[in-house]
Amino acid sequence: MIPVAKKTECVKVAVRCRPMSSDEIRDARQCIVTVDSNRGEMTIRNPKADASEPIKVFTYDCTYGSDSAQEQVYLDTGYPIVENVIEGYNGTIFAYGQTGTGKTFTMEGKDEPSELRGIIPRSFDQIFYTVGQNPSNEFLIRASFLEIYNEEIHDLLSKDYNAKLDVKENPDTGFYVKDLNLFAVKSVDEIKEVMNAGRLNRHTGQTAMNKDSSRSHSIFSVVVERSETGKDGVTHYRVGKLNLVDLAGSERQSKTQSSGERLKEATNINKSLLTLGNVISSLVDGASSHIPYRDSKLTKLLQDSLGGNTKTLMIANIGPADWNYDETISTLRYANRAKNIQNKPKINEDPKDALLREYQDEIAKLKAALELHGAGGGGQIGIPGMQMRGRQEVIEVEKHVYVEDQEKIREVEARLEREKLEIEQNAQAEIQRIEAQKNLAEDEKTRLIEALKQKGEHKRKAKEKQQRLLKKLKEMEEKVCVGTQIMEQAVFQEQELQKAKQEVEKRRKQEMLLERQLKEKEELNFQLVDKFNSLQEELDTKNKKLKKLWTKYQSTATDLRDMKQEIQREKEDMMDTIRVLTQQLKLKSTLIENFVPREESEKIEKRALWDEAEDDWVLQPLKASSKQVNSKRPQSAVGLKQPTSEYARIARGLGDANTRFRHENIITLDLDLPERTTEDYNGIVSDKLRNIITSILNDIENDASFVPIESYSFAAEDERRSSGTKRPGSAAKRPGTATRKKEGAEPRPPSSQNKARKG
Ligand SMILES: Nc1ncnc2c1ncn2[C@@H]1O[C@H](COP(=O)(O)OP(=O)(O)OP(=O)(O)O)[C@@H](O)[C@H]1O
Repeated sequence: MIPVAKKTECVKVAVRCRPMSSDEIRDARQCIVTVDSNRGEMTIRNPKADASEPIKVFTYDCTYGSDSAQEQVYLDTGYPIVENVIEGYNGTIFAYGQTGTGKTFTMEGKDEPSELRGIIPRSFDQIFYTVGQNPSNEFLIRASFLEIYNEEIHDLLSKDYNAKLDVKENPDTGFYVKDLNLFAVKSVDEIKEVMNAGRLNRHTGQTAMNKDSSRSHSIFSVVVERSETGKDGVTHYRVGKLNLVDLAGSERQSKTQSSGERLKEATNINKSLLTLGNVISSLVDGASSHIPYRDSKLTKLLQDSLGGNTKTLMIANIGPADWNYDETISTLRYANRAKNIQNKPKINEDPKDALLREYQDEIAKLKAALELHGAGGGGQIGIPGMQMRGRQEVIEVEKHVYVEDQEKIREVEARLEREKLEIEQNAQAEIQRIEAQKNLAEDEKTRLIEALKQKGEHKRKAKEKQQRLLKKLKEMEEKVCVGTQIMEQAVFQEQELQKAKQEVEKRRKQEMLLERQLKEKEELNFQLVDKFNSLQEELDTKNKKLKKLWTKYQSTATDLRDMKQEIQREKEDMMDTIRVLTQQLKLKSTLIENFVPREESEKIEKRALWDEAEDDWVLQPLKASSKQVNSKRPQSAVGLKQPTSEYARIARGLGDANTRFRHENIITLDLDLPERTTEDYNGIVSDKLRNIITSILNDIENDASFVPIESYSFAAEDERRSSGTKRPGSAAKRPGTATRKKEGAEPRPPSSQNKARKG
């Protein structure tokens, strides 16, 4: 029976101080942090305070100084969590701290030399080592890698890693990232490849504090599914999830000298870390029932790790130099608060959605299909040692035959290929034999050959189907790990060594605990002895106590002052953030006010609705108004362009030219033709042409439909030509055009035309 923990446990907190950087050494910075790893203490001195101010001491589960080894850090922090994850617990390790203090160094470390490898690669060794140690179990191990950059989630393992992923909520399992890739891995090398591929996609950039600063929060997750058959013969499944979180650095905008894109990143980083701080404070206060997980994507994804069903470890990274005092003390307080978060971890046993179970079912189905197909398709090709019985039995048999399965699959593959070839050769030989038979009629031969070909085709298809099933079976089995497959001697020895080291470490911790208990007992003894001493001694003791209380009072007073200063700094940072956001808002507002019509932006505002789940504004679909749907164009009056009243029609019939009786809004005006631009003809005109023109002009004069023109005589023209004066020429209007009316328009007296023009 697997034990299920029901009790609560606190988030474990480790603090690590990095060595002085080369810049800090060059600038002759003071070291203000001292570490006592045996006692789990961190001591910090305020470089600006006077000598009377007591130094501050913080106690954590583990503390590490500048000379701490990566291996030691892993044995204390990562090892127990990974052990629990393989047992079916959820586990989270997250690194928090000011930018440039060693979060990435602690989580990922350096590839070379191998002693510098961080928690993430060391956890891979441990996971696959444990798989190797349990040959009777089956495991399915999958990995994912994401980053939260500027409040957007990106899958670092996706081909399209620029795509933004959504956080969704499942009522049973909490928040999760939709469409995140999870890769099945079978060895340390494979999972390393996955990590390195994702690392290349991470957002990093240079700031004044760190030349290779992580500008995003990253979460590398490993899901370990494990199946084990109990003594009762029933297979049990356990699923543990390990989250390895490298947070972006907390930073003050003034110190990092960030601007532009860096400033925007910093604003988003600070916003999500502030929300993380608020979540921690709310969990620790216990006063408020509302925990603001929803305020950022980071806290949504860490919900289960903070106050949920997870074994969590926080590593707070700090720097030792005096110029970082404010940030260091802030991190130490942050870590101190996190110590009090209560989680309720429990083993995830037999979850409904265990993928390993689905894989095993699929494998069993494929084997059964192969068995069935092998019997029907000519020849026994099933996997030996496996028969179809109940589901549990099938899986049990699989476990025994698994290792040989891969070899047997290869054997069967080769056999299938051979048989396919034989079928083709036999069919060919048979065809030749039939063709050679002289006593058979030609059509009988054709019939026999056709039947033979069909039979051969049928057999070939059956073999191909078997090959396909085998291929799929091979693929499925390749995803499931069984211990003996990956047991490598070198890894084994290293892990054995680590186990021994961990034993030593455990003993060291026990010694520490005993030392603490001894100290407490000594204090108690001291108090007891005190009781029986003389009055003078009692006075001395009281004096001592008073002194202690006085020191405590002083320390509390400085704490209070520090906290006030810290709140003030946070306020200033928030003001900085508000300033940046206000600037962005102003820019957007200016753009909208000047380039988007007011009624359009109002319409969009009315349709906009805040979607809690999407964490974004959404536009509601447009509703068609009833007015729009029902409105109809009025029918035109028959024969007219628009309806006309009876009265107007009569008035117009009686010749009333008033514009209000017109059925269309077109004013009748004289044609305003362009002025003449051609040159007058000054050459000699023949008598014949002159006669023709004169007769046309006479015709026009006699036509009643034309208004009489001003007199035009060739005689006058001749006279003008002979005197050498120029005709008014281009300014003169062409005969007749001035009074020509628009075709179809009613004739009107000039006075009414003028009125219309004015109207
Ligand atoms: N314990 C340590 N021992 C030796 N070098 C360290 C240690 N911690 C950090 N460093 C060095 O300090 C530098 C900054 O470390 P790192 O990039 O890990 O910081 P970070 O906290 O992840 O920064 P950011 O938040 O900007 O990403 C690196 O060059 C790293 O090698």
